[in-house]
Amino acid sequence: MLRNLSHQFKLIEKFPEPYSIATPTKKKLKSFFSFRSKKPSSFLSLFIFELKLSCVFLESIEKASMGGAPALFVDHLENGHTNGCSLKSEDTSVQIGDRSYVIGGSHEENPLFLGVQIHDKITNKWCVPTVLGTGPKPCKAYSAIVLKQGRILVIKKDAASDDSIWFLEVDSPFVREQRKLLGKEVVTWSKGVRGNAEKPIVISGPSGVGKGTLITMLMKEFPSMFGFSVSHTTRSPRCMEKNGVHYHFTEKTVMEKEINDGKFLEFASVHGNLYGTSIESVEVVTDSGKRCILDIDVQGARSVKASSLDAMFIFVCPPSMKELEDRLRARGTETEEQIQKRLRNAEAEIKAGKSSGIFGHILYNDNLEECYKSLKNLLGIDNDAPVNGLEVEGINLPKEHTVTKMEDKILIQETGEVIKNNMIVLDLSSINGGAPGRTRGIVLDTVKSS
Ligand SMILES: Nc1nc2c(ncn2[C@@H]2O[C@H](COP(=O)(O)OP(=O)(O)O)[C@@H](O)[C@H]2O)c(=O)[nH]1
Ligand SMILES: Nc1ncnc2c1ncn2[C@@H]1O[C@H](COP(=O)(O)OP(=O)(O)O)[C@@H](O)[C@H]1O
Repeated sequence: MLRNLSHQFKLIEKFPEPYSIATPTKKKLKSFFSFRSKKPSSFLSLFIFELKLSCVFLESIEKASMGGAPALFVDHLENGHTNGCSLKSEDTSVQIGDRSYVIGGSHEENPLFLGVQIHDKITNKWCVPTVLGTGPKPCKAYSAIVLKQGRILVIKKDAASDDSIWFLEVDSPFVREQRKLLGKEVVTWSKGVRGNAEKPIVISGPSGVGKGTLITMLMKEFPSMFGFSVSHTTRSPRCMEKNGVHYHFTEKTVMEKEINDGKFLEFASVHGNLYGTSIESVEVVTDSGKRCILDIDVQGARSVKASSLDAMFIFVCPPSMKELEDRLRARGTETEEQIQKRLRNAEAEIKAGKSSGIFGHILYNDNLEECYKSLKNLLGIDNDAPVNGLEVEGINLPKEHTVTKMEDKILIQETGEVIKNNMIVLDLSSINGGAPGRTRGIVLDTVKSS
């Protein structure tokens, strides 16, 4: 294998002038390939990959020396297609099918986020899509590269390490589903982070079964591992409940508007009140590197199951209806009328929970300690497990750079007055997740010339 690799390096070195200008490049490629050589790969595909890599990389050096970036610029849109849309020279544009996505400035609907505008070649119309989730803050310059599955990789220049890599989803499954639901043009942002995260956990079960108690125990024992998705609700707070901690207590009209604005991952009418999980609630937890827990009803769980959020679904059953009633009464938080309503709904919920095929796991909460132990087993944690949360790793990029794509690899070459010898390779072949939440699984190699 090593012999084969050294043969390939010779081939790369045989490139004629002007490629020979990039002497540090050869060293970088060598160290990159020798790093890669630890992983098995067929000789032919490796050879083709390396050949393409060297060509594309050298091309990027050429572009860097001309001061250009590989992304298209708005100037490239055909004349006369602006239709009154204000575009600036620093805006970046990428083409997907008949549409150009122009990225730059501030978003019309939310000036805190980077702006996105869409130009449709066929209708010659511009539109400002609704942006779902939390987007990146605007900055001076970007590179944008089209990826598979309706995603655009947006790399911010001169940005903080936890704010440099973003994915603009313009036609991902989540975007398609939200577009259908909201009946308007939507896009969504997902921040790119290194490392993987465990799936979010959806916990459902009838009122009074002990969901809240189990979740509180889990978060108390493993505070750095789990985070609670704080739902919105139109019901009144109970005496011990805090706004923003247990729920975001809200007005019906406000919540309905926010649902129409595409701010919610799911929502449902439960026991006569509106409840919903905002996209932001899930993102706040995943941004902190914790595994997100959603306490939602069966309708909400059904919506999440049908959505693009890949989650683990757990249903909690009471030992009997009598015990459920006793617990609800002992909790003392509901009026008699509300208790009766919750008990009536409980029967249908238990039936749906057991038979709908939504829930992969059913727990019986008879003895609390035993049920808690079973929950921990399901989640793959026992008392000996390490309790550290997952690190949310940002990506440090050079202030000035050029970006080149080659298959699933993004090559970021440091530029500036003195051409530096650092190259960063973002490997996107194992990315997973995406909005809502975060795009994870980015592998990063820094290649330095010796
Ligand atoms: N669909 C959905 N259901 C929720 C959400 N938040 C809470 N619920 C459910 O609403 C129901 C009532 O919750 P709550 O008023 O806190 O009463 P409790 O379950 O008796 O403590 C429960 O089944 C919760 O799981 C949400 O964001 N979406
Ligand atoms: N296994 C159990 N045995 C007895 N009481 C329980 C058990 N689990 C929870 N409880 C109690 O039942 C009541 C309802 O639990 P809670 O967690 O509020 O339910 P939920 O969130 O599902 O509505 C609480 O007073 C709680 O202390």
